[in-house]
Amino acid sequence: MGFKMGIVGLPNVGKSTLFNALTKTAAAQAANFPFCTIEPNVGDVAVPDPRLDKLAEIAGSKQIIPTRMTFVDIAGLVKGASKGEGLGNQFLANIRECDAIAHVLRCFEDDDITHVDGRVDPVADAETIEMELMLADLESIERRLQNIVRKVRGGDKEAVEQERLLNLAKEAIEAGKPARTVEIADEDQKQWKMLQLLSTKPVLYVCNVEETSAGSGNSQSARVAEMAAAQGNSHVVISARIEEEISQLDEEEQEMFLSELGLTEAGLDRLIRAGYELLHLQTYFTVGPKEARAWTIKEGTGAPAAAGVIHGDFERGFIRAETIGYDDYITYKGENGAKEAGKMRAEGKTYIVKDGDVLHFLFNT
Ligand SMILES: Nc1ncnc2c1ncn2[C@@H]1O[C@H](COP(=O)(O)OP(=O)(O)OP(=O)(O)O)[C@@H](O)[C@H]1O
Ligand SMILES: [Mg+2]
Repeated sequence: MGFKMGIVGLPNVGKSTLFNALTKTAAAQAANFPFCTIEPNVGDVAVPDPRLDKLAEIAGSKQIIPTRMTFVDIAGLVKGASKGEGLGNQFLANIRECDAIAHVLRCFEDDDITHVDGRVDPVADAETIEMELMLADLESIERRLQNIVRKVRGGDKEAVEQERLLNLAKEAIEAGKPARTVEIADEDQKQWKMLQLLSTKPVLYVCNVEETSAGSGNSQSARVAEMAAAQGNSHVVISARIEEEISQLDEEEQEMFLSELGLTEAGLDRLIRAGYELLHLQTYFTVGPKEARAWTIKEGTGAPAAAGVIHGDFERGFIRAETIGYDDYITYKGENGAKEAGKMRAEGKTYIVKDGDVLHFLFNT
């Protein structure tokens, strides 16, 4: 299914540096030069999960295969993008294809690195970007309302419903609030998502601080934290430049480097996990002597659909899922132990998979 986070922000704030670090490649050009990224760069990133290593150790799995998430390095957005300024519309289209937004905010002071507005103010920057997304939405809402006028008049049920939702988004935006603040009833969620409005995408603020503030953050990131909390959004503090350096070290060196900085974990791991939470994703595992593997599903996914992530046949021919909860697997030291303790359950089609479940699917084709 592939979940995608778009890395969004003003030009020259450190998006490509972060993307490079994330994908551990130097594929995306990072340079002190606004608009150095023109094509979006897409990279797959392993989702760090210490549980997977523990499972593999117990089962003696030869291979460990983490689940993955996609990041897209999107070119810098400027004021007026919604009117086609900068590389306007193209960026907006790139954002539209993403499931969520990692909004990079410049929180570092460095006179050698140009800020498009000539000052460091992450809260104002966040507003600038959000405003562009909202203006782009407003334009697309107006256009769509026009397109369905006739159908609405003719009493077309779907069009009437769409008009209602579009108007809800419009009202919020005109009141200066992003469309994600609108409360939508469960039964309308699907249609609402299909509107693909940019300001409905869940957002995570990434405070890009100077190297010396990587551990504790700085006064600018503190302002962002306050703003994020007031909005009900989350934030992470990261020094993209440090992360890029760390990503080039081997594992042992990484640990040393992190502890010197007073960090227990690479900022990227925190970022990836925050993204995972933002998207309401969870993990189940398949574990055997050959491999221990993590799979991503949305919270609330039923067993057959979860099986379908591995292969469509698993879903179509689903019979049942032999299920061991993660804690049971650890406590009883693996499948046999869990089985003997009566902790292996046979779950059917209506079972909703839980985070950390160790599953074995039975199916016929
Ligand atoms: N935490 C940081 N501290 C200091 N300098 C940084 C930090 N993060 C990034 N930089 C520097 O900022 C400059 C711009 O970075 P980068 O190219 O990643 O920006 P960008 O947001 O991708 O820009 P564009 O929108 O033009 O693609 C680079 O010189 C990079 O080394
Ligand atoms: Mg870039």
